[in-house]
Amino acid sequence: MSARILDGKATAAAIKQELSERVAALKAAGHTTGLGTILVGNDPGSAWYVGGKHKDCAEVGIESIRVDLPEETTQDELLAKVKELNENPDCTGYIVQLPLPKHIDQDVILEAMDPAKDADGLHPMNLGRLVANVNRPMTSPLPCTPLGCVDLLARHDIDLNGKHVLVVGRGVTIGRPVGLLLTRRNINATVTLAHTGTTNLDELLAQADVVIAAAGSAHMIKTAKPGAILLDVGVSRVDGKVTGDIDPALYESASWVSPNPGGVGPMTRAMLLNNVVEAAERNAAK
Ligand SMILES: Nc1nc2c(c(=O)[nH]1)N[C@@H](CN(C=O)c1ccc(C(=O)N[C@@H](CCC(=O)O)C(=O)O)cc1)CN2
Repeated sequence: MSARILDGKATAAAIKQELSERVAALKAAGHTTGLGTILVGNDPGSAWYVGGKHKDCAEVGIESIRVDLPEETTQDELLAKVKELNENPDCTGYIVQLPLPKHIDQDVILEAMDPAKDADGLHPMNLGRLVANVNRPMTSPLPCTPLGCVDLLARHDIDLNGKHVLVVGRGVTIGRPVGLLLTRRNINATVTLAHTGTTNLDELLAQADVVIAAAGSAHMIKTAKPGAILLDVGVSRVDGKVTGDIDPALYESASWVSPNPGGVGPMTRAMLLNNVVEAAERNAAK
């Protein structure tokens, strides 16, 4: 048996097509949609991701505002830029590219953002809303990679109701929020959150129907239940190449696989655009 591929690239392209129609409708009604990005420092990976976000905006008709700052930018200088975007009416939503240089406290920066403009869904108020709201449709932005995982599965008609999902990784962008999303009543999965301190990982992997690997440790997942659905969202660079958390040898016995690269990454980009368009639609409805 060989797994079917959850094709993030093709799915993201379809989502972008849908979003361009919504952006055009907003424009026709006199509303601009604009994404801002703040990049601090010279990390080539981060610069590539930010470049991709602006390319995506151009494709779907979203205006974009790019703020690139040097590595030695102080926390106060960065806070001033955050304030500028909070107050800029052309900016519907924005992101601060992570990770930030070590001398800057990420939590302080995320908290200073206007929650209504938080296109990444990482402001503590938006994460708190995800914690608090189990039943109703969400009306605040959700973190892009978790949303990308859920949407990728839904668009391949994979029902998670009653499934046991093992999340490996406890980071704020993926591991922690994805479990909250998956246990909402409309999805109804049962979630176990494992991490690098978990001592019985192979035992948990042997039981899981779905594995979402987001630990950022190259090929650390070496076993899975036959027929499992595997989503690889971990990113490491080995010899300069993007490498996921899941050993590709497992693809043979899985039912569905979202590889890395080519799986959830393009969905993360599409969900960012989705968050900006939803924010613009909320503004237009006011
Ligand atoms: N503010 C944020 N910072 C970071 C986030 C985030 O969601 N918000 N996530 C990651 C980086 N990221 C987006 O910012 C991101 C990562 C990967 C991809 C992607 O499309 N990956 C490709 C492979 C790319 C490659 O070859 O390097 C794929 O999976 O096919 C998009 C966005 C950390 N920072």
